[in-house]
Amino acid sequence: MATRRLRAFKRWMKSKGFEWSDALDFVDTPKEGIAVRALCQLKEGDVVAKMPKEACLTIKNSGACGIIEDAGFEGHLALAFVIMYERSLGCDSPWAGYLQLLNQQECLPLVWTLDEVNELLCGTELHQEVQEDKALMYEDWKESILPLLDLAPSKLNPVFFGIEQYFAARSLISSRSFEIDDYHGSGMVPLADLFNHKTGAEDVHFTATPSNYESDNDIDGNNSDESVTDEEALAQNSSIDATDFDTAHVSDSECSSDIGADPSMLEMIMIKDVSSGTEVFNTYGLLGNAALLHRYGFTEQDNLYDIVNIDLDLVLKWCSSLFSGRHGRARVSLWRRLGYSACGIKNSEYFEISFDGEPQVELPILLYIMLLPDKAYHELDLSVSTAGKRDESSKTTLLYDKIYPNKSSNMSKKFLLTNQVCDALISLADMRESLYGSESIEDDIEALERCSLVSEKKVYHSSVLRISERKILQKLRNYASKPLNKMTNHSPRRKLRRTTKKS
Ligand SMILES: C[S@@+](CC[C@H](N)C(=O)[O-])C[C@H]1O[C@@H](n2cnc3c(N)ncnc32)[C@H](O)[C@@H]1O
Repeated sequence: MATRRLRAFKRWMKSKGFEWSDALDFVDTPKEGIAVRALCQLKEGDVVAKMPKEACLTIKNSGACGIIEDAGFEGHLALAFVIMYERSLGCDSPWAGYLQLLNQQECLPLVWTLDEVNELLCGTELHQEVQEDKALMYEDWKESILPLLDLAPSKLNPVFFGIEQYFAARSLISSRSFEIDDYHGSGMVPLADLFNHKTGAEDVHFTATPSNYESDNDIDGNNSDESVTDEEALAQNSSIDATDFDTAHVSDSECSSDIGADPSMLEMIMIKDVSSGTEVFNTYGLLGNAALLHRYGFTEQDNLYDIVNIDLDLVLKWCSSLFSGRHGRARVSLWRRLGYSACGIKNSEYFEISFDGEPQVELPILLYIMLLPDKAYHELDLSVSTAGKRDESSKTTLLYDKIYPNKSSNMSKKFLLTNQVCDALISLADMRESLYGSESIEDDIEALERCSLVSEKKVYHSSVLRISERKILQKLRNYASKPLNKMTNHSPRRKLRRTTKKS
């Protein structure tokens, strides 16, 4: 359905030099927002849309560029300022035709109230992360944007630069921005941001050709912004290719005079055939539900990329229920000296449990070491100390000798998964599960069935997230409950990882 806002947007795009294939239908529904459909068959290699870089909403293109440079804003803080600034200009903004198409904000947990975050995300992978995001972004706003309002009250209308407006702009950046090139950095790319996501099954790719401009803020080409978190850097970037001219799709569609692609234009290229009448999807990356909800405000049922994490602190808590605190610390220390580590950074380390309930191998190894009888532990500790500066692999062999005394060549996990290690995994699954509160997974499933995706988006997606995490914990219990002799000797997806360095 071509709504008024879509018609106005199309007029705006025409006036700014956008080109798009007649075969694309932009559909606007009050319940689901905008989606892109194929009006006739689209072929792999078709360039279906071209967007001029100068029409993208970026720091360099915006009239706010001078204020931003004077204030020293960078990264997504600066881009959020751009969005607020252009919004404050109303119809006078060169992007008015684009901005009128966007919702005020995207319904990410970032813009939920703290009460909603605490109630709906309790126990999930997102709970702490969203609390931290909110606090950090509030600090950013208070330290950077608020003082500017006092300095330039005549230029900036505070109504458009408040904390709510800042969070709203950040939610749009998280869910819709693209990395354009070294000169522009990340920005809003009208039209490219109308395609919805499908995990691992995209039809269309966004391509950004290098710019002709020199980056004037970064002569060594390293345009990194320390304030940009991993989260931010990943916002839609995974759906973006820097076009390699040698391999760029050459389209045979009307829109495809693409040989020697124009560096001033961005393109959407079909990467597979799509039949008439179906939706054309982009992909925002191979993301689990926590990441999807965090960055884009939605989840997918049965998402193969889901994981749940078990914090190292929780493992230590479990250990201290059986042994002394000293025992736990000593065993972790030995595990580290053997070259193992968990994911994450110091003081916030965790172990991933994959969609099929399999723990990353460093976890059962740690549990195994925690459960070693004292005599075996002391022998291993002594051998590791004696090995001293020997290389890591020979130290690890010492552990393998303990775990696989007779089968050092067959390092199947089944030798690691002793009854005690399996019991520990089950206890850890129970402890992790208790973080969700007193409602059972069945309660959650019932609540999800009762809830409307349209009118109760927050409840719906947080329930899907909680249920998908709890199902993984169930699978972890099943994994740990299989009798050893029935354990399949499936090759671990992750090999024994000896990570002495963490990213
Ligand atoms: C880049 S925009 C895509 C266009 C958007 N539908 C619109 O109305 O403008 C990204 C947002 O679209 C929605 N979205 C994209 N893919 C989705 C999906 N598979 N399921 C539900 N919502 C999706 C989410 O709200 C997301 O934050």
